[in-house]
Formats: sequence, structure tokens, C-alpha cells
Amino acid sequence: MADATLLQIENAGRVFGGGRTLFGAKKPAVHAVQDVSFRVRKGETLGVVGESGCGKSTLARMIVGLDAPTGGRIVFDGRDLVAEAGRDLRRLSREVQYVFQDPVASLNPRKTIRTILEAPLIHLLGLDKAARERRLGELMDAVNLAPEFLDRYPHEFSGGQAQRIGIARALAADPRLIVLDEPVSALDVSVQAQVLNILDDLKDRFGLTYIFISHDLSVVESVSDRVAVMYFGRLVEIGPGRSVFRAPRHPYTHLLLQSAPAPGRRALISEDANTELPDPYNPPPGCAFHARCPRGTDVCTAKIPPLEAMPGDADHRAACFHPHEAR
Ligand SMILES: Nc1ncnc2c1ncn2[C@@H]1O[C@H](COP(=O)(O)OP(=O)(O)OP(=O)(O)O)[C@@H](O)[C@H]1O
Repeated sequence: MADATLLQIENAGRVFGGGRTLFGAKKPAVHAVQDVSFRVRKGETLGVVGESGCGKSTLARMIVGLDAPTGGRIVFDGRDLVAEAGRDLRRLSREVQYVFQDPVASLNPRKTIRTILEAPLIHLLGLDKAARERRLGELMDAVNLAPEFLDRYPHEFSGGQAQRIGIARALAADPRLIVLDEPVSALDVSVQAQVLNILDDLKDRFGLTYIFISHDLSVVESVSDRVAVMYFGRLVEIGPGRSVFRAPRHPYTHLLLQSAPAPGRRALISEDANTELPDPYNPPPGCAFHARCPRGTDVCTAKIPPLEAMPGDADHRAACFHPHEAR
């Protein structure tokens, strides 16, 4: 079924800090991710965009089990990952893999590519020597790297090649979902297209589903079936890429797209925008965007808007009391 759910996030949250000191004083808390719910369908690419600090990486780390939610559920193919993983989050599921932003730093400099790629084949799949050799060849081929590179070390590769190895390592576990956290942001623009093409090809070839996190709007627009927009730890809009980019409903998404350069040029979310973000240790009441919002009214300072389906488009949801009209 084309529309089957692979991953369901239900009211997920992650608080850092908090609690009390030995003397009973309250420690400051940051709600990095708050009450986030969405689903990812089998075979789709869901893009996740938002400014630096909006919680994208924390959300990604929770999905792959590198971090534990402090609230809510993460259900993968009907299994509650948090409950099943118990304390040993790292052993979560080989079916959900992660590709990091910094390709070179994410590879152990003292290990050859062979050792790096063999680890999941041995520990997660339990393959024997002959099957591993075969699989190593397939993996290198899948990311367009010559097999003789297997005996080299990470520092011998360019950024783009290193990211292809990072992708091969994720693929080695034979995953169904790959969370790509800013996978091309550290690469030159000319190399980005190469890596994006490989990702696109692998998706079809291996029947993968992607969550693609980026602050580069043009990249997200080009790769995503659906797009989720985060602001200050919350999901503020989600819908088909076409409607989110052409007719955004949330005033924050509007602002993001308005401030992006003309099509064809790189559309990065401006770092300056961060200076206008609320203080995470002292969040405003109501909608966190209200101070920047041209459509805000009293209700926006009093209540947090729920994420709701937009009239006439059940697949497009926004968390706003005064959303823009469909075009
Ligand atoms: N380990 C931590 N301890 C304390 N606060 C944290 C921790 N990790 C993240 N945060 C805070 O949580 C919020 C969300 O951070 P996160 O890194 O998830 O955002 P992001 O959108 O991925 O940003 P970036 O693009 O800069 O990585 C920020 O306010 C950040 O300072």
C-alpha cells in the first residue's frame, strides 16, 4: 500500500536540564523538542526544515535512538522503539539508520573503510566472510566508489567521497528508514548534486524511506515528497512539498520562503534570523512565533495553537490561529 505508515511520532518531546540542585534551587530547562507528532509513509522522503536551534537534530537523534525522548512515543512499523529499546538505546533497530552532517568527522580516522563497513555486516547482520566480501562490493558499487578504496583510511577521501562512505555504512545495516541530518550541507555545491543523485538512486533500488533534515530550502524542495517545518521545538506546518512551498499556511513558513533568494540560487535559512528567536530558557506564552508574526492577535499570546488540518486539504496541517488561505 503506497500510503502505509512506517514511522509514527506521537507527542514526542525532549527536555535538557531541569530538576533541582542539591540545595533545592530549580535548574534551567530547555524544551528542545515539544509535543511533536507526525507520520512518515513508506517510500517517501519527508523533508524537515527550520532555523538552527529549532530542534531538528534532537528530533533526528531520538528517531535513531541516539537520544531518549522525555515524553511521547516513537513507533516504527508498529513497534514502540523507546519501550522496546529499554536502556540500551544504541542497539535500537538496524532498520533505522543515521547519516551525519560532517562526513569526515563521522568516520573513525584509525579504521579502514573495510573495517568501518564490515562492522554492521558482522554485528548487526551476522554475515560470514564470503557473504561480507560480496556485500562490501555491492555497497561500494551502490555509492559509486571503486572497491580498491576499501583499504584506505577516511582522511584519504574528499568530503563528497567520505559522505558516500557514510551513506554506504548506513546502507550496510540493510535499513528501511534513513535519517539524513544535513547530509550535503558540508559539501561544495558541485558535489552536493552528485550525493543527492546517489541518494535518489538508492531510495528506489533498496526501497528506502528518508527523513531529510536541512536548513537549505532549495535542497529540501528538490528532494522531498512532504515537508515538515519546525520552529522553536515545535512542528508548525507539515504537508505535501508542493503545497508547503507554493502556498504555505503558517506565517513562519511564509517568512522563511519570502526571505529565501530567488529560485536557482541557494536558499539557506538565514543565520541572522536566530537573533530573533525567543530565549529557550524563558519561552513566551502562547505561540512562540507571535512576537515576529504579522498576523498575531491576542489569542496567539494566550494559547498554543494546535497542529490542525487546513480546510480543503486534510494532508496539509499548520499550527496557527490565523493561517494563510490556500492559493
Ligand atoms: N545536550 C544538550 N544539552 C542542552 N541543550 C541542548 C542539548 N542539545 C540541544 N540543546 C538545545 O536544544 C535546542 C535544539 O537544538 P538542536 O541541536 O536539536 O537544534 P537544530 O535545529 O538541530 O540546530 P542546528 O541546526 O544548529 O544543529 C537548542 O536550544 C539547543 O541549545
